[in-house]
Amino acid sequence: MIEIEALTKVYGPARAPAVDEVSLYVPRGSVFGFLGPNGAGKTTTIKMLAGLITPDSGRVRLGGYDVARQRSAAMAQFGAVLEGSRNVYWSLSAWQNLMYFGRLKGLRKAQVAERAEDLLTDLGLWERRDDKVGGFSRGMQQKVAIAAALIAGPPIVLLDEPTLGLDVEATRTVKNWIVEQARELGTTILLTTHQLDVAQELCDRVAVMRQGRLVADLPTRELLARFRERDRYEIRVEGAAPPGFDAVARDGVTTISVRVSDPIEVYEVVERLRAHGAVIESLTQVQPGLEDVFVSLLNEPSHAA
Ligand SMILES: Nc1ncnc2c1ncn2[C@@H]1O[C@H](COP(=O)(O)OP(=O)(O)OP(=O)(O)O)[C@@H](O)[C@H]1O
Repeated sequence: MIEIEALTKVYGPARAPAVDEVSLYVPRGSVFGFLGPNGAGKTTTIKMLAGLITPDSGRVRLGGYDVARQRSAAMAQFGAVLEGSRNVYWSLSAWQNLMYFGRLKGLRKAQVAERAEDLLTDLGLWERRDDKVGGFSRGMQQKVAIAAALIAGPPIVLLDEPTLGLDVEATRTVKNWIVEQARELGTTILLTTHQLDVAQELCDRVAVMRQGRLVADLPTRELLARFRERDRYEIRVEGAAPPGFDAVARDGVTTISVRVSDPIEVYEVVERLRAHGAVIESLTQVQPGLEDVFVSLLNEPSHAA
């Protein structure tokens, strides 16, 4: 579990805080998405969690250990992939990297070997284990970086843009693997991403940051539901739409877009269409995706969550 209390970081006296009184709670075994536009303060927050930057105020506890006061116990709680493949040795093979990082974390050789085999197999790298990482593709290097960070099986995993630059197949492998770690091993995962479809698919809960502050922190499902009143409906009719309806015609089918605050209004529109003699082919509710929600949140006037 990750507990963050009123965390604040100011990079310079003349600058607005990069992270401004951010508080978050991430329960054990959950996948938590940390979203926000460039410069919102996500990486700064994650680096404070990892003890790489000292906060100006506030505190962080990882697995119950205070990062400032119980540093070594807190550090033993997590593995992090913050700058991807830059954290692994390119002149070593995938296997040698994992052995090195496993030994560094204090594991016995046999323990590291067992865990390395599992990780490399899960991430689809077992066949290439003896090849130098420098000759790997970017996606493969990212996977080795993830495996190296997690070799000791830490209860908390911090991932900055885990699927950035990965192809479809590698993205799927990493996504499945993230969910598996959380569901099967109870690992707590905090990740940042700009890929909102990845966040929507993976995360139990998401927080959205803007200009150093949290503008939302909710279960993903609730965040989507909260914006449901902005749902649109699409009514498809045969032929042309009667006058006065907001419609787009393509290939002989006309789609009428309706925005309502109460679903009952949709049926009133349907009745009006029928009264005009329109033949209705389908009626669909257009659900907002995380991307729509994200854009709405960032366009709302500034306020604390
Ligand atoms: N080392 C630093 N020195 C000074 N300012 C910094 C430093 N690192 C980040 N900042 C500033 O802090 C703010 C937050 O940056 P941060 O990297 O945390 O954002 P981010 O949400 O991770 O962005 P991105 O999505 O682009 O990675 C920005 O205004 C950035 O310019």
